[in-house]
Amino acid sequence: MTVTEETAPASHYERIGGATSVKAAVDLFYDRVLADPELAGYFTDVDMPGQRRHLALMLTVVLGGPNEYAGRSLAEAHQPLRIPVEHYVKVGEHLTVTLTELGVPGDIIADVQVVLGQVQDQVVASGNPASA
Ligand code: HEM
Repeated sequence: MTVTEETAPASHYERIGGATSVKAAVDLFYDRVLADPELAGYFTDVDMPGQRRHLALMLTVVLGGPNEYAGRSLAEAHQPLRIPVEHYVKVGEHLTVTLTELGVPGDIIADVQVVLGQVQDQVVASGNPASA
């Protein structure tokens, strides 16, 4: 049997309610990230729709949703920002808290954390020029 959209198992993205739920999560996640004084600075030069777009794309990617993203690679977008692992972890925590508050099932949250681990090397700054 051919695997089609009907026979393939639902992605986490579909299980939590697709684009509408991602939008709700983005609003909460956005508030949390920007209220965090250690993280808000990364976004001051990014336009407001750009910030929401960033968070929506991020959530869709980590939830296994449709990959409609045609922008720069994660490494290209983030390596110039010199993001330390501590800040990466904080963003991940804000995401976990947001999903928990929205009642997202624990198995989905566990998988989100796996994906966060998989893309960490692309987002977090490689090397440590500050101490070089
Ligand atoms: C799983 C983790 C992450 C994913 C999947 C992700 C995804 C993305 C995507 C798709 C873009 C758009 C790139 C473009 O438009 O070319 C972007 C940009 C950006 N991300 Fe992330 N991101 C992640 C983590 C982070 C973290 C931890 C921070 C900061 C602490 C961050 C800050 C930014 C900023 C400031 C931009 C805008 C860069 C610019 O316009 O030059 N991201 N991210």
